[in-house]
Amino acid sequence: MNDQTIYALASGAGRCGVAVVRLSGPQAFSVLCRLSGKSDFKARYAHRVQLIDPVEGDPIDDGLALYFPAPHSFTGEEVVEFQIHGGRAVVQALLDSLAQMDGLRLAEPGEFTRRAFENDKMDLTAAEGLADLIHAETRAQAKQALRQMEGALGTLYNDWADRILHILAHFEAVIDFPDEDLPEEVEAGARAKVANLQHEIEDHLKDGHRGELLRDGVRLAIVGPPNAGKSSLLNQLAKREVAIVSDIAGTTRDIIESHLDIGGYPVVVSDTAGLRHSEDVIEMEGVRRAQDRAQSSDLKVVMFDAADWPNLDQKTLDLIDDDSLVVLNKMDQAKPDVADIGGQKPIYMSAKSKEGLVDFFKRLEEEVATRCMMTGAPALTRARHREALEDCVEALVRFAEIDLPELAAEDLRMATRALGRITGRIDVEDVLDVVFSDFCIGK
Ligand SMILES: Nc1nc2c(c(=O)[nH]1)N(C=O)[C@@H](CNc1ccc(C(=O)N[C@@H](CCC(=O)O)C(=O)O)cc1)CN2
Ligand SMILES: Nc1nc2c(ncn2[C@@H]2O[C@H](COP(=O)(O)OP(=O)(O)OP(=O)(O)O)[C@@H](O)[C@H]2O)c(=O)[nH]1
Ligand SMILES: [Mg+2]
Repeated sequence: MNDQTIYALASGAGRCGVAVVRLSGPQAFSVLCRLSGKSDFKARYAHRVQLIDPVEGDPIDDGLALYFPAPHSFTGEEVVEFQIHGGRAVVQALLDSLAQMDGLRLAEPGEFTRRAFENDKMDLTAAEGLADLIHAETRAQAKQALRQMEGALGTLYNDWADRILHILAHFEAVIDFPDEDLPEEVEAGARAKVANLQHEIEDHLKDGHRGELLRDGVRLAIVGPPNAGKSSLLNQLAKREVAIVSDIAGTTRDIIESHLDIGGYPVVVSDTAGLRHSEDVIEMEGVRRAQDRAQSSDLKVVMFDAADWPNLDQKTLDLIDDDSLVVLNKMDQAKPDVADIGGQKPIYMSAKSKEGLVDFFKRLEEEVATRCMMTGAPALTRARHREALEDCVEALVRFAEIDLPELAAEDLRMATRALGRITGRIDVEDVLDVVFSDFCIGK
């Protein structure tokens, strides 16, 4: 157990109604007694306390305090929480008093959660779920994160690891007792179980990156020739004037990003420079970036001015694929009857008169939802998990190709170790810093 006591403002920075300052470590309780002048605290109850700086004798605040004795706390250590008035000076006074005390120090980002992990209060996937919950910006993101924090992924991966360990036990027996003739069908059964497991993991990996898309946001690019109305659409989506709109072709040059909540799903939309050849090197750089962004996006709105039909820009037509919504804009001025553009049925709209916009939003929401829909099974949420699961599958594939029990057993051990890396059971020192570094202070 850690001998240092850490503290931090657990609520957000800046003036607020009530702020929470949290301490964790062996001295937490004695600090509570010193600041409040009391020592009779009932575990996990809110107590009204007059907090006084023990050195200066200055009053800090009339607040509430909670004491969580180890090991029944968030971190598993002695934990004390102060709920105080959220004025900057009040919070600062308490933090200053704490800073004065020997053996106390400010917590590093994620340190409370790291201690919870080290004291077996949660596994790594739960800690990551907690971090995601704090960063979640949409409802669906928050739900996925909460589910992960509550152990949905950890349970899945631990069960897989346990199943491999059981099969491994069989091979260890073969190795340890080579003279015993273990029945053939036992080995065949064990191998069938591994094959099943391998398929389950492969199915979990083949999820179209649903969980990752929901966690990181679906990347949407708006592309098309100059003046098609791309920036006008961005402004409609963002419900504010994010981008400059003008009737001068080549208005947008850099990529303009905006974060949207579309039906509870996170979308990062990029407005891009109109695709055309230009003598202007800066505009050409913008066009290059636009094309890059189109390539790296999960979804595209490929937009044309309806009046340009049937002479549509070839550069833009070339970008149309299965991840594209093809839009004929400015339907208030022209509405040609077109069944198919690049294999897609066009959507008519006007980013100016707003005609057709509701239907377009509906289509967009459907496309976003199918890409990151939460189904019954919990989805993979991070590249870190994906890599480890791929290592696990690799080991299981090698296992299937090998007869020698010693080598087969080693492959099974590698497979469990790969799963253990995800949950933090084994072999994790190097991943800990990565996992905990994107927390905020006080968590
Ligand atoms: N004031 C406050 N609100 C908070 C937290 C907190 O730490 N403090 N949380 C922090 O993120 C979340 C709640 N999560 C918590 C998780 C575990 C324990 C805890 O004391 N666990 C003990 C006892 C379990 C029990 O009896 O229910 C344990 O695990 O042993 C507390 C809060 C959100 N709200
Ligand atoms: N009539 C009509 N005009 C529109 C519509 N959408 C956009 N416009 C106008 O078309 C012009 C170009 O719009 P923008 O949104 O700047 O076009 P863009 O595609 O971003 O153009 P670039 O940034 O140059 O690539 C502006 O004058 C808009 O007001 C529409 O649906 N109907
Ligand atoms: Mg523009």
